[in-house]
Amino acid sequence: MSYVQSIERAREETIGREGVSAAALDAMLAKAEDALAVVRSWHADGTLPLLRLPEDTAEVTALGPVVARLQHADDIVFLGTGGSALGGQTVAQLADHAVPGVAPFREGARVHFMDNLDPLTFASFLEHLPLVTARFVAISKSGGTGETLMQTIAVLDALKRAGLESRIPELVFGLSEPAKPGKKNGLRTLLESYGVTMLDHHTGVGGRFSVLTNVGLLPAAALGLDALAIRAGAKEVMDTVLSGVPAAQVAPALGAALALALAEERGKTIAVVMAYADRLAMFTKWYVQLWAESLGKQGHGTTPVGALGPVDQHSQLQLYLDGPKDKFFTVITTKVAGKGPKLDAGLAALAGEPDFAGRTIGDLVAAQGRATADTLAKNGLPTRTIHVERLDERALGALLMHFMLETIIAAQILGIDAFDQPAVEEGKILAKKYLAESA
Ligand SMILES: O=P(O)(O)OC[C@H]1O[C@](O)(CO)[C@@H](O)[C@@H]1O
Repeated sequence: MSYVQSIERAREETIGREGVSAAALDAMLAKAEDALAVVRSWHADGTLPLLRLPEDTAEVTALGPVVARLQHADDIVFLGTGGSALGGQTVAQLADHAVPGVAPFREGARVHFMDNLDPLTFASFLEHLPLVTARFVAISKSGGTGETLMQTIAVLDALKRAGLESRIPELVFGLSEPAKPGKKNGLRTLLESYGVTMLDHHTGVGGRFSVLTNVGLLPAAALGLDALAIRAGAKEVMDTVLSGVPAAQVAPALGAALALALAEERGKTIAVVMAYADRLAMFTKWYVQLWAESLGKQGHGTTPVGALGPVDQHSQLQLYLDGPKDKFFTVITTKVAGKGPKLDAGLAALAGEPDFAGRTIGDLVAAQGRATADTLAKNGLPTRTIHVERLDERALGALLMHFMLETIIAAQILGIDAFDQPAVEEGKILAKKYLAESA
């Protein structure tokens, strides 16, 4: 496996009474066993296409021609929000996208994910962007999300005003569900009227579960990543699910059982995922949407929080260690010991840190990740660790699949639908009403 999960520091026997008791975990694992059986049946009968994606390579290869057209650009602009943006951004970070200090020096096209809607940002962006050498990909499963539609309309308008209307089919791509009789899809209708190439969003895969489809893998491939390796990593996790071993040996089932047992037995209603790698910062944001939108229903759900190490030690750790004991921690580390600049002995001595001499920055980060997990546990706070030896496409694919399965299994145990988000609609409808009224 590309990662190793340990829940030892979340157990009562190890950390004391804030940890999960063996009885509570076993009881939840029995429920996870039933949930796993359902997941296996969904794989067998194809009810949940997400579970079959890791086996499929043809769909990834088919992205080739679009990727080739994107890679000629100076700027690649992804329009879309929520599940139509977070997966792409997560994988893009492996190729240094949005990595502090490094991103501006990336080779190849500049990549922009315009996922939030801010009028000042978008106006300034369109003003500065060299339109003729840019390529745009508008992504929306439903094709009806206001933010994405507004951005797309603004881009088409900017292209027309720049005298590029005839080149719109060359410069713009769309990705949305196929047209369905009787179902409105504004994005598709709009873009098809300009002859834009439309890719199909997988109809059986929801937005926040779409990172392994073209939604996540098109950006991955456009940034030169190995999209097939992402799926291969996901397959590793699916293979353990399908192997028939008990839930306690299936990492996502164990993770789901642990999270729910800690919530039920110990009131751990906040789930903090703290990753010690810049290239997992977006991963924590992707996880937040996945866990929040999938499980926050009918009074259920725990509140997901993303944190980044070591930087957030200097903002959040005080609360985590000494605040309310309402949290379950997941600390994700990667093998960084020995990596990065090696520190000069003389300079280290001058700084009053002789122990830094000859050590690398990676040595310190590795020690910090370990120390945080140990300190949380020593303070009696339930902590799961996930260690990744090598953070590459395969490992990221495995982590993505792990957390999607963990979420699906948790929803199944709770008896809720992981794949809808009915409560979000209310505000969307009201916002459209207010917009119409303000005209
Ligand atoms: O891909 P779409 O349909 O534009 O939706 C974007 C996001 O909006 C939501 O529907 C919630 O508002 C998310 O579930 C989804 O990921």
